[in-house]
Amino acid sequence: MKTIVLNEEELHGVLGKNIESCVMALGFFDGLHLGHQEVIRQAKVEANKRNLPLAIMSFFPHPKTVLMKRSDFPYLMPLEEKKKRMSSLGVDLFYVVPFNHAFASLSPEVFVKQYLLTLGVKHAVAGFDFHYGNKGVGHMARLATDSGYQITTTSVSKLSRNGLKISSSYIRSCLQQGEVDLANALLGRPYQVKLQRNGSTYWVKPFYTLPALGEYEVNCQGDMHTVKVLSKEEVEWQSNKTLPKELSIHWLKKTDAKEQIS
Ligand SMILES: Cc1cc2nc3c(=O)[nH]c(=O)nc-3n(C[C@H](O)[C@H](O)[C@H](O)COP(=O)(O)O)c2cc1C
Ligand SMILES: Nc1ncnc2c1ncn2[C@@H]1O[C@H](COP(=O)(O)OP(=O)(O)OP(=O)(O)O)[C@@H](O)[C@H]1O
Repeated sequence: MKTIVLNEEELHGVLGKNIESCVMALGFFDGLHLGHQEVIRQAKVEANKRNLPLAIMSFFPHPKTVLMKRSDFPYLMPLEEKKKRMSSLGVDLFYVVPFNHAFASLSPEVFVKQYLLTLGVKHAVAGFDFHYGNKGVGHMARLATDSGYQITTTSVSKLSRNGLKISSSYIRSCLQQGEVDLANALLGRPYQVKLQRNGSTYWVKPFYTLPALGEYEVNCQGDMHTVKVLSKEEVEWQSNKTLPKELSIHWLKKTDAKEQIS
C-alpha cells in the first residue's frame, strides 16, 4: 500500500501526471471498527468488479479538532496503525489530506472536482452519513451530480449494534465508561494501546485513549496480565520481571467496580 500526504503541492503535482483510475472510500476511519470495515469491504468489491485499485481518502488531524478547536481529541489509533490495518484490508493507495480551515471551506463541487476527479476516482464509496464540503453540506446523494456525472457512488447502509450506530464516538464513550468488552465487540477485535515506560509506571503513547480508571485484564503478547489505569495518561503494570521500555496491550475486561475519569 502506498501512502500519500496530499497537500496542495502534491495535488498540483498529481495534476501534471498520468493518474490511474481508482475506486475510493472516504472518511476519517478512527479505530477501523466494524462499520468502517464494511465500507472498505464494499469498496474492495467495487474495485475488483472494475479491475481498479482501491484508494482511501482520510484526513488529518480530525475535523473536530480544527472546526471545534478540540485540542484534547481522544483518538483511538495513530496514523501508523491505521495504515497497517488499511493495508491488511486490501487498500492499495492511502491519501491523507491535511484538514485545515482552507480545505474545510472548499465548496462540495470544488472538493469533488479538485480532489476526486483529479485523483481519477470513478466510483466513490462512503457511509450513509458521510459529509463533505463547506459546513459539511455535501452528501452521497449529490456526489454524482457534483462530479458532472463522472463518478458513480455506493452509499453504505447503517451498521448498528443494540439499536445504536457503530461509530468511533460510541467506542470512545464505551472506553470512558470502562466498557472495554463492548468497545471490543464494536471494533471486531480487542482494543490495542501502546505504552511507554516512565520509571515504575507506563504512559500512554500519543493518539491512543485509555479506558476509565480502575483494574483491567489485558493481553500482552499472548499472556494475561492485570493492569491499573491511574489517570488519563498513566498505567500501573504489576510484574516481578524487568519492565520493558514499550508495551502493546489489548484490553479484555474491567475487573473491579466501575470508576469514571472525571
Ligand atoms: C472538503 C471538505 C470540507 C469540509 N468542511 C466542513 C465544514 O465546514 N464543517 C463541518 O462540520 N465539516 C466539514 N467537513 C467534514 C465532514 O463533515 C466530515 O467530518 C469529514 O469529511 C470526515 O468524514 P466522516 O466524519 O464521515 O469520516 C468537510 C469535509 C470535506 C471533505
Ligand atoms: N456504522 C456505520 N455504518 C455504515 N457506515 C459507516 C458506519 N460508521 C461509519 N461509517 C462510514 O465510514 C466512513 C468513516 O466514518 P467516520 O470516520 O465518520 O466514522 P464514525 O465512526 O461515524 O466517526 P464519529 O463517531 O467520530 O463520527 C464514512 O464514510 C462513514 O459514513
